[in-house]
Amino acid sequence: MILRLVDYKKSANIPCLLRTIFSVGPKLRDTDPRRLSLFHCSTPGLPHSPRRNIHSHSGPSRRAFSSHHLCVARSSCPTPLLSDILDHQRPAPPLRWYSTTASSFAAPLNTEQPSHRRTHLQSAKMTAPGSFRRKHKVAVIGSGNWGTTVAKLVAESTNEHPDIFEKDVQMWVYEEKVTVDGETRNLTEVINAKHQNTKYLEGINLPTNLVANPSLVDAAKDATILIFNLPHEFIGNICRQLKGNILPYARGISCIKGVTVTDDKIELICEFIGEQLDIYCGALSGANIASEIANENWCETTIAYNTPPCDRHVANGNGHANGSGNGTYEEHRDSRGKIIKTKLTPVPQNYPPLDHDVLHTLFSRPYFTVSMVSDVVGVSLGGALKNIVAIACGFVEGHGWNMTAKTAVMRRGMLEIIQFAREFYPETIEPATLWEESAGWGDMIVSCTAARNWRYSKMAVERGVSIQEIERTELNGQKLQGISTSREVSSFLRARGVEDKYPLFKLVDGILDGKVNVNDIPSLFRK
Ligand SMILES: NC(=O)c1ccc[n+]([C@@H]2O[C@H](COP(=O)([O-])OP(=O)(O)OC[C@H]3O[C@@H](n4cnc5c(N)ncnc54)[C@H](O)[C@@H]3O)[C@@H](O)[C@H]2O)c1
Ligand SMILES: O=P(O)(O)OC[C@H](O)CO
Repeated sequence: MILRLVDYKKSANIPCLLRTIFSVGPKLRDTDPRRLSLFHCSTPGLPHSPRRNIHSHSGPSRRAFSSHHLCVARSSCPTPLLSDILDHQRPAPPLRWYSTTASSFAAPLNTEQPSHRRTHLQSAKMTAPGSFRRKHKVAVIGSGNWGTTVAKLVAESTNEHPDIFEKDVQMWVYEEKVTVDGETRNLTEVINAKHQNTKYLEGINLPTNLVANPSLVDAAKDATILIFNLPHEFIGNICRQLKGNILPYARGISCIKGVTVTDDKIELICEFIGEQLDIYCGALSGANIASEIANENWCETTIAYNTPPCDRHVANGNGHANGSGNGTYEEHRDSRGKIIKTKLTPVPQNYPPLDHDVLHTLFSRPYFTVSMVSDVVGVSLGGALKNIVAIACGFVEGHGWNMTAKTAVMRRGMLEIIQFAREFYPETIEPATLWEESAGWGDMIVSCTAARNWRYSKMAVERGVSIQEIERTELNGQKLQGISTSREVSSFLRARGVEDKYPLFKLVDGILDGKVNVNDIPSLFRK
């Protein structure tokens, strides 16, 4: 018998709880104390409390354990957290979950699909990370303003968690010449010598374990966690170069805000990456302005990650079981609810399980609060489509209207984002993500009041030039994702004959084309 105890908050009452457990139920007396693991789950927004294994507990006599597992969650464990644990550690029969209500273990917990939104904290695991033989190697693909910022924060984390991650983080840099102190040099050499990305994140000191690499294939080599962070228009080319050159069991996180439109088909960037590289890839998005986070000003973000069934370790890290734990392979489903074409290669069991817990640890910093969810559509579309709305807000403000006009545009924009998600991803979209998460309204607000797409479209109207012209002359190589996203989304909607259902998106495209005028914006709101 393997007993898994999920405890909410570090409790002084643990010995008492254990006594209770061991005194109740004949099954529990079979528990081998060596197999007993205790997991603490922390409250939302707070750092994780440490996990502890209670191998030394002097419990009942040792017996050979069977393949049965018994999981116990304390009654004090709040429902969303419990839902999350249940969802991400779905027990394979005959594994059962029990709740330690005041007096008994009588009632197994409901293991049906939990509520849609899992503001995740931590999934229960059987073994402390230090007991795995391998460590995750992290590579960041992209080194612009946000790419370098995310590389900085994950390199800080890998440095702090040597039990889970290899210390060095590779950052692929699109090589270019930069002039520093009157000398022209390769950007990678400058980053590695000065530990600053002088072109895209000037003035920010980077950790010394962050290594800039001009070779894409070399940077990604042996990485188990690939973080994609570059303007979305380049991702197709990047995937072509990486295909066949990464670990088959690598997993990805896309920090890219955009969508891929090919042959009138729309794809979430993370799913496009997954499909191209035959891996699973989740998405990170939020109200995140790179320069603020690089300066360690606090903010929050959202990561959507559906741990593939084949990665759900239920064993002890010694290679005894993986996935369902019974050797069968469970298919992974995409954001349209379909079984993915690729047969995923499971992350080997000698690595710490690559799940919400590990990703939360990797991306969390004291100045960067991470909320884990499973709604990949909400997170991806929120991040991509708000850029169109941000451009509209820049136009509005550049025209001389103010905050109240921008608020009207934001509200309209959010309605179109939700409508878009419902129309094209009805199977899995959870509109609550857009209302509740940083990747939804949070990102909308910051993008329409402080970010580049808003700032430079406003400047374009004020100067009477095109936004493309401003991008060329003012951004020093940085890219505005809203222009291409507007184009791609509009062509997709046109091809399906539904562009009139999205009047704001249509209008922004028309303004970018020079066919309509900013003055036409209020007409959208007239009934
Ligand atoms: N900057 C932010 O505050 C921020 C915040 C959140 C999300 N994002 C998103 O992050 C993604 C990356 O943006 P960023 O701000 O890091 O980039 P950026 O706009 O600062 O920089 C552009 C990057 O593109 C690279 N590049 C240029 N030509 C290339 C080519 N042919 N192939 C590959 N790369 C090339 C440049 O080297 C540079 O690294 C975008 O989708 C953006 O929407 C940005
Ligand atoms: O500067 P932008 O317009 O690319 O936006 C940055 C982020 O997406 C804001 O959350």
